[in-house]
Amino acid sequence: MLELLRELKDKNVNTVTILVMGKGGVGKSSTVNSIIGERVMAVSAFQSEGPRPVMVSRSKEGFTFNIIDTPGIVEGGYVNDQALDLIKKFLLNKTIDVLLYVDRLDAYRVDNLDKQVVRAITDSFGKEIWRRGLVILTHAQLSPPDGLNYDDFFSRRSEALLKVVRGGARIKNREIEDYSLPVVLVENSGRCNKNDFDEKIVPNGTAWIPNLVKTVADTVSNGSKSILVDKKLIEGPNPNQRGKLLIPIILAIQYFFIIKPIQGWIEKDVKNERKPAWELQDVDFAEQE
Ligand SMILES: Nc1nc2c(ncn2[C@@H]2O[C@H](COP(=O)(O)OP(=O)(O)OP(=O)(O)O)[C@@H](O)[C@H]2O)c(=O)[nH]1
Repeated sequence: MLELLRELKDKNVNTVTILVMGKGGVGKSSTVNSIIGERVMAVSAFQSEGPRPVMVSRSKEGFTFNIIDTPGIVEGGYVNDQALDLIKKFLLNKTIDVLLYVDRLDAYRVDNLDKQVVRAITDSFGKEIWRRGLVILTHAQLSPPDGLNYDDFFSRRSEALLKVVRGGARIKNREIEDYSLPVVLVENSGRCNKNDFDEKIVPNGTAWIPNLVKTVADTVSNGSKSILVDKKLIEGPNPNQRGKLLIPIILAIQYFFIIKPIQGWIEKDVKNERKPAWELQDVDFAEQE
């Protein structure tokens, strides 16, 4: 934290609020504890009980650092809207400077659920939050499978996850540069290797806390705006509803330009149909009777 203070003081920033989000059990609370350097959050291998957000604040020399830990927003394979609402209410009138989107490095697949989580964050706080977003990969101290080297494994996992994040956040290819989304490795375990300066290092040799701090500081000063969570933002129109007005117009176009002409062709076809001989005979018999 002191390092963050020094980095940001140089950039004339005196408050930083970090929001930590992600699926359950990926290491959000552990990462908060590592950053603060104290065990401020309860950590459990099983799903945490009191599913509410918690903000920890520290102030020093006129600089305030806030970090908000949130419960995992996935339950039974779906995004839990209640948990999300609770988070939104908690964040009302707060300003988010940085979003840490947390997942694990040692996961070998991304799926639709990951996309749903990112989409839920995007729909709640707006796409712009991803300009202030960092992807955190915990459990970084691992031996990659299938004879892959560490850097290859890391880049494959990050690329797969970034693809999902960009999809869930609706970041278009031409916008990729505006949403840099740095990926930072984190190892919260007490067994994490250390360097000669007693700093925890990840297998590629990087001291991860200073690296995370630097990335947070760079993100705060990347020219994008912090996100003020006001009523308008969380109660405003859901971007998913945006196309709703177009629905009647599309239906009308379908009716007049597709259904109507098809009906016309069918009627014409029926009129011009050549009847088989036996059917004509039936008609003759009927007339004779
Ligand atoms: N080896 C290792 N274990 C970790 C790491 N981060 C978290 N864990 C462990 O993973 C489990 C879940 O960690 P939490 O920090 O509680 O995860 P969370 O995302 O806050 O969980 P919820 O609050 O339930 O959503 C705990 O047993 C942690 O000790 C890590 O980087 N490495």
